[in-house]
Amino acid sequence: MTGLPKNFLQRMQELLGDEYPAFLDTFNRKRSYGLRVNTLKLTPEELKRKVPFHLTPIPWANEGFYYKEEDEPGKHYYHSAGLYYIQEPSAMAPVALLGVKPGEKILDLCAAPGGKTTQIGAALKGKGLVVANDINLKRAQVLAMNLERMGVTNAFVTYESPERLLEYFPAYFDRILVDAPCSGEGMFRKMPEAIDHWKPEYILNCAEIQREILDHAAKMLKPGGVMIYSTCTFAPEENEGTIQEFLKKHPEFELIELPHIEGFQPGRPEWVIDGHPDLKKTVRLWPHYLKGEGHFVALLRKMDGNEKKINPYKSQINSGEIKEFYVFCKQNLHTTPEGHFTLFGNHLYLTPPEVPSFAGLKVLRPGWYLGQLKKNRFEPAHALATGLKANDAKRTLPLYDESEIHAYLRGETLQRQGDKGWTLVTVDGFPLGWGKMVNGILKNHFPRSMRWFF
Ligand SMILES: C[S@@+](CC[C@H](N)C(=O)[O-])C[C@H]1O[C@@H](n2cnc3c(N)ncnc32)[C@H](O)[C@@H]1O
Repeated sequence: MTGLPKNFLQRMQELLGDEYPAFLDTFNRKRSYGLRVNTLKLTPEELKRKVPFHLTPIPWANEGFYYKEEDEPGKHYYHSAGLYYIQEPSAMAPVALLGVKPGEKILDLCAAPGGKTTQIGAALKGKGLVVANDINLKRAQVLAMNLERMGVTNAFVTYESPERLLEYFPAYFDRILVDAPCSGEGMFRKMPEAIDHWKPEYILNCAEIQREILDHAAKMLKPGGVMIYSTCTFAPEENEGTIQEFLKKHPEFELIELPHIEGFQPGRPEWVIDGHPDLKKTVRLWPHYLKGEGHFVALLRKMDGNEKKINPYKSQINSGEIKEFYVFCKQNLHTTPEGHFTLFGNHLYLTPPEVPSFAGLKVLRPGWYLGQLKKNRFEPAHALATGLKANDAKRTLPLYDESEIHAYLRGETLQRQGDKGWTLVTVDGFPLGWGKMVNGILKNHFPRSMRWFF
């Protein structure tokens, strides 16, 4: 691989010494590819039986598999059905180490495009709440789309600064993930364009932003709660350095030793000034020790602090206002989603009960997007389709023929006889999206933004 910055290589040589040739050699080797099974839909064993891919387990993620480049899982219709998420193998480590349990309240503070949020969503098994935030609206939109593809129904998506989020969620979360913006050195092999953005000054800028983000995150964690800090860079200033500064400022936190999983290497206290020996409890993922790109992970526990009173969110919506939704459910579903409804204009959402009052917050998705109230009718959202089970719908159209599945994913109408009305299109029992049957034709409602062009 060419074009690696000289000062980057020089610094890595100084830091790594004898290990440097092995590290450097990884840039001449092919990277590994990973996918993570969406356990909201099926088990890893079930996926393995279904797909023709060459899957081998990733040691640190129970639902993660390496695949071969030629498998191209992104071009399989199971990808559109949300059966898996294509994720760089090392990037699966932070959530695997976070220890999410169903029913908990989790914050993913720097969440877009959502690889880790969808992993959290699967671990929550539909119970509890994940607040998925990204400061960048455009990126948060991609995050929302990925959550919808994977059928995560208990996410609350915001595009706020950590400082503003703190006003709404003080000492609130059981677990927090800070997958921080960083100089991205660990991604040089996967995304060579990261090389062009890299400058030595970038490292210190990133470190400053990371410290600010962590300060606010710390205050959003409950006493007794845990927080993962992760980056995809090698720079000590953004890894051990950021954690060292954080611990100095926050004596209420301690580092928890991470498990010594195959290939994981301990953090390097000696790479920062007066590095505390506890920094060895953090983990570095190196491409010359394991099959994955460069990452850093630290697990922190908040030992004490005060609980804060939160104003619960109260839905202001009465059933009369959303009667078209109830009519839709009666006509088309065997189930009626119930709970705290939220209307943004005419867009209807089901807000997880754990969400506090959020007036004034920049919210993109206040929960599960159900659909739009139109004049005298309700139009279901794609997210409603992916969050349902096939047998929740009164009318389904199972597709078996690959060319027909592809035609549906390209947005084409299908010739079909069947009862008039909203129909859940499925493949192998998994919802793909909506169609509307009218006079022998299934009108295609698969979202334009997700359509196939091949
Ligand atoms: C490393 S990426 C996150 C990747 C993501 N966790 C995943 O697994 O798909 C870092 C993200 O942090 C966002 N970001 C940058 N500054 C931020 C801030 N101050 N607060 C919240 N998010 C921020 C960026 O927009 C970027 O999407």
